[in-house]
Amino acid sequence: MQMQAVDGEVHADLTLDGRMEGAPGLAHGGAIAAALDDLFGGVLVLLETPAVTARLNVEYRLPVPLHTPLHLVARCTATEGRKLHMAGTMSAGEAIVAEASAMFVRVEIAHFEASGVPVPDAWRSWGGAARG
Ligand SMILES: CCCCCCCCCCCC(=O)SCCNC(=O)CCNC(=O)[C@H](O)C(C)(C)COP(=O)(O)OP(=O)(O)OC[C@H]1O[C@@H](n2cnc3c(N)ncnc32)[C@H](O)[C@@H]1OP(=O)(O)O
Repeated sequence: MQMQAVDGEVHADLTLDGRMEGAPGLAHGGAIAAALDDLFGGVLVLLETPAVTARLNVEYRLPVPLHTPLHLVARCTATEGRKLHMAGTMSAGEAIVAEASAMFVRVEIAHFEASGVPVPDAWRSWGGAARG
């Protein structure tokens, strides 16, 4: 999912296809949650802060049709020590189809390196959990 930073928010456009189908013709709720969680990951890049999702809440307002352009927006609403509070929406046209809030917790880069897969070099210059 391609993201753009605009005035402290992260925006993305997305069209879900049959791979993300739940009920016939409609997006699976897990795909909607994953897209919003991924967008919150984009907010971390904006903040230059490595963190992970500790809690994710999604309110499904309307069924989300497949093959329909969706617009997503997310931002960090507050920080509290290592905790980052996020809010985001998914819209189809003028209608908000889903809203999400999340709590991320700042971690050190070592949290990701533990997987054994190298992290992008840029991440190393960013402050980790100790920054909170
Ligand atoms: C550079 C950019 C790159 C960008 C980086 C891009 C990364 C992509 C990430 C994309 C999003 C994901 O998919 S992330 C993948 C899914 N999530 C995960 O795998 C996370 C798994 N969970 C964990 O690793 C851990 O539980 C942590 C790191 C979240 C917390 O463990 P910890 O580090 O030991 O910290 P801990 O002391 O337990 O918690 C710190 C504070 O947060 C609170 N807290 C912790 N978990 C919760 C929770 N679920 N609900 C409420 N509160 C919680 C604690 O009460 C405490 O509050 P207080 O006592 O201080 O008040």
